[in-house]
Amino acid sequence: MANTASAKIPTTVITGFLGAGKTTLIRHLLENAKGRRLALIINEFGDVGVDGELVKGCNDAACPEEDIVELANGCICCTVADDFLPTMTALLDRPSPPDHIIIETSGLALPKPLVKAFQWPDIRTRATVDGVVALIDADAVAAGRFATDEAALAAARAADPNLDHDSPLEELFEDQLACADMVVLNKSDLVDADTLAAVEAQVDAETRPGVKIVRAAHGAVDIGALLGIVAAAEDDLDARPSHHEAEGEDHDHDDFDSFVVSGDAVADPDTLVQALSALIARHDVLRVKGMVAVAGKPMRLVVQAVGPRIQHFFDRPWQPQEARRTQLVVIGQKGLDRAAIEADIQAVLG
Ligand SMILES: Nc1nc2c(ncn2[C@@H]2O[C@H](COP(=O)(O)OP(=O)(O)OP(=O)(O)O)[C@@H](O)[C@H]2O)c(=O)[nH]1
Repeated sequence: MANTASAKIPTTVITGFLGAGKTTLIRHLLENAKGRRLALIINEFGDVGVDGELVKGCNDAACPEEDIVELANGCICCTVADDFLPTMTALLDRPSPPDHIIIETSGLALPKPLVKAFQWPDIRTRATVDGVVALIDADAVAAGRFATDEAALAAARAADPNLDHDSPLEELFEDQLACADMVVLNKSDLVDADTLAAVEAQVDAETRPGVKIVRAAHGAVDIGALLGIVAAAEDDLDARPSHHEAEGEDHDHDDFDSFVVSGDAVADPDTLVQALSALIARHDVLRVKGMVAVAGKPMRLVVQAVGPRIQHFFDRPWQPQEARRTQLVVIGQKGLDRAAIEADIQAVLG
């Protein structure tokens, strides 16, 4: 039976800057789904589907692999018509659609163009945006990563008096918060109580009135708090201001660069981590993530770096049909020295 307007499928949009903890929160949701059947649409910036890999097999009852759709053709907010709409329609057309749809946007995505897609006739009668949830990395905010470097801005304005830009990171931070129905202040374990309170005040100043801020570590938020906000965000887009309004759906992430470094196995994970740590500091890399083959090890190594913080762990054995190769996605602001970064990483790969 077709869904009626009164039975629209609720959809939650998870936004938040690179590495804020979106995938971690979704894993937590799947592991604590309390009987709900969820479908996931995962969008990543970068050509390797790391996030999808990390959630697959996480809870097959709540979200079997066929209910996880990866959109890797660029940022979801720029490919709404080509990628998102057909994907969403296909999900809604299924004989037994899910109870709730979760969309993980890429860390560089603007949520508003995506929410706007829910106004399309074919979608709006069958699905609604239950809520936009913005994840915030409390540690990164405390480190000032989303603040405009006032000295640099003043120097740039002196050179070009017409310049009127905040930093690209600050604009994304503000746009993601301005569109949110709920904010998860994540990574609370990495900062002390006073710092967390200061970050919360900073975040509160960027949200719309009445938006709830929930503190969390490792994305551990109760599913009952996250889902069921009933915001119908597609109906009040005008209340959600954006720096990128003029660019609309065509804004193209000119401010950021991303590439993949591929190679053979690494002899020793610690050597790789040391090399990454050095190059992240030297080149101001925002994010590194991927899968690494380690010589002589049957397990796959996951490597995650968010700014200077690097995590690595073995997640599962390589499957017989998988090529044991290292693939790392590197993301930074425009102007990354790709050749130098690639050379540094290749130097520790076999
Ligand atoms: N200490 C700490 N680490 C966290 C927390 N949440 C996530 N992380 C770590 O932060 C890194 C990035 O987490 P992800 O969940 O992959 O972040 P993401 O927002 O999905 O990243 P992108 O999709 O690349 O934007 C991983 O190493 C996580 O283990 C937290 O609350 N505390």
